[in-house]
Amino acid sequence: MRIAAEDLTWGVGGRDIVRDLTVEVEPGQTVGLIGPNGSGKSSLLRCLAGLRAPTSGAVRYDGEDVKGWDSRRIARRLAFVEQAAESDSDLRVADVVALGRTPFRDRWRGLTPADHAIVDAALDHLDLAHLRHRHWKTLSGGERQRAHIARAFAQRPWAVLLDEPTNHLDIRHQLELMSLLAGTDQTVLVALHDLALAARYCDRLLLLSGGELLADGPPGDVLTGDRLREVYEVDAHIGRDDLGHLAISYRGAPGPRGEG
Ligand SMILES: Nc1ncnc2c1ncn2[C@@H]1O[C@H](COP(=O)(O)OP(=O)(O)OP(=O)(O)O)[C@@H](O)[C@H]1O
Repeated sequence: MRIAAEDLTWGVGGRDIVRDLTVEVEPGQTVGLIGPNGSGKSSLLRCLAGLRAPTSGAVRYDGEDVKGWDSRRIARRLAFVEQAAESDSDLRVADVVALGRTPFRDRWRGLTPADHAIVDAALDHLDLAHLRHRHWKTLSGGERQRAHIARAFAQRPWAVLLDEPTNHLDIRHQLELMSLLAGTDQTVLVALHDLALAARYCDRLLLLSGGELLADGPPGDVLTGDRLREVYEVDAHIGRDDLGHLAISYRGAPGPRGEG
């Protein structure tokens, strides 16, 4: 599914948080959304997921303006994994993942055998099969994060948006998740702080700064030392490791604000 933002502006209290942003994510692409804290990544994802109505401009799925679509209609097309999506339910892991089937279910009917197969596959993909009977409250932070991602995969969406999905994951699960996202034929837009991970697994990067799209292109073009200095205020050296992946070494940052 193609996701587009067209002259999108969203703001609160008279302040634009995302400004005049036009971008298209092509079907099947894996696109990384990067930018410093407060640059508008989550706000943009929330607009694209239909959780925020743009102040002006439009969000389109395959060319259709999603204005006025209800959450069920959106969830049949697109899954959204929010940052720190908490839940104090006492559901078991498999039940949480099965919530991904809700947009497709008759309210009073249980899961079909096909639903069960989809849930099992999502549990397997996120390395959760051994935890399927565990109560949600007993899970670690990373296990919860993987369960939320599995729920999104159980939606079998045409597109998936993820907000910092690796922040609680150990390195193996980070690599596995990114490789899963890069390998899927769904459209993926993923906000990431780890630039090396973004460079390695994404076809394309969108760099936000102050709510505006500052750069859009292949990772090697977007991530330059000058740009990282300008946007993140860090001194970075960009090279290649022995496998040919972009390698970033940070030489330092200015001291805490207000010092020096
Ligand atoms: N509902 C809101 N009310 C007021 N300000 C908001 C609201 N939502 C977001 N903001 C502000 O908008 C800016 C962008 O926030 P957003 O969460 O989109 O940034 P982000 O790039 O995802 O940041 P991070 O990397 O820290 O997660 C921040 O300054 C934030 O404080």
